[in-house]
Amino acid sequence: MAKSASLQSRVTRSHNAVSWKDYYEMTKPNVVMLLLLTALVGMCLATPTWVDALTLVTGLAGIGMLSASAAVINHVVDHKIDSVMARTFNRPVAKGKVSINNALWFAGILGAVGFVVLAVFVNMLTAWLTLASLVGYAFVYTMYLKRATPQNIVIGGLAGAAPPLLGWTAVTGEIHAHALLLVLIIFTWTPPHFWALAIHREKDYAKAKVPMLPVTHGIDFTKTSVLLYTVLLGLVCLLPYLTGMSDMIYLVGSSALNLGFLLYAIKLKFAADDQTAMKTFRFSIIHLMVLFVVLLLDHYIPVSL
Ligand code: HEM
Ligand SMILES: CC(C)=CCC/C(C)=C/CC/C(C)=C/COP(=O)(O)OP(=O)(O)O
Repeated sequence: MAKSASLQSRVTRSHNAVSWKDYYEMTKPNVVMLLLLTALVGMCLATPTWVDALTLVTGLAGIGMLSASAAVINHVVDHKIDSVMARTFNRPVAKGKVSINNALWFAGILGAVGFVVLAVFVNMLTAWLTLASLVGYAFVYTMYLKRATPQNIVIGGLAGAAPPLLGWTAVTGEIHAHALLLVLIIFTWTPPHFWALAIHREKDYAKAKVPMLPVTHGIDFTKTSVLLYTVLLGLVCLLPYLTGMSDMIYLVGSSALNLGFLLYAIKLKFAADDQTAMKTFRFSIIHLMVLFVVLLLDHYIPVSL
């Protein structure tokens, strides 16, 4: 009896034991990787020459650490909401595997080191703008907007859209209209990216009482919003070509990607099955990733008509 109780307690302990993987998970590594790709493209497009290696490495490290810190704070602030939703109940803070205190220490260290790296090796403009993005996501969006309005992700999306600008300022020390165009692309991409997922997870959000668009305005209205934002995204994505910032490789690549996104959005609105919303969400990630790779190819391979 005693033996089985001790075995049981060992099993429970090993089940609850915290590991580095929990800390890694709290940083939302896949999201941060894509954010860093967009920051890298911002760096490369800022200069006709190669980006200085020290700026590249320390810039990406600093932006990555502050983004990761913002993600960890999001896990802390949202731990009650997360514990109610099927998609997130297993997260380290929601599950109680990582204490709020330890998560805050982790976020604080990541944030402080990231800020100092940017301030010392990059420039103060980039350090402050990146810190502002952290505040925008971790505090303005997560603490306030997420709980306050179905436009939460539209406004909050500005923080996640900032990295190309952060990459640009890391290299030049200045805010340039071309960098703001890249921000505008991600800003317009965010609503169809997120609302496609929110349609699939509407019941989760309703259960957690989070006023996401499908909960407050219904799934049909959200599908229309996805479609309209996808059309808007197609138009916004023409701007880099029309302003002379990018050339033919970009025009062809981005048009193909936006056509793909539009087809998903049309199917979602008019002929959806159970899987369409999640497929649209997954496509949105591929779309943004390939779009930024295409911007990079276009920058380094001169092809004009
Ligand atoms: C306010 C803005 C945004 C919201 C509300 C949002 C929402 C979400 C949500 C809820 C997920 C979770 C899916 C899951 O756990 O299965 C997700 C996944 C993801 N998001 Fe976003 N997102 C936003 C902005 C961004 C931005 C700016 C990027 C990158 C540039 C991005 C990249 C990704 C990636 C790569 C994933 C997949 C993560 C994985 O598979 O682990 N998101 N997004
Ligand atoms: C410094 C800087 C660039 C900061 C931006 C950081 C960042 C991680 C932005 C990504 C946005 C995102 C994943 C939102 C989802 O949050 P959610 O709470 O709605 O989703 P969840 O339910 O999956 O947590």
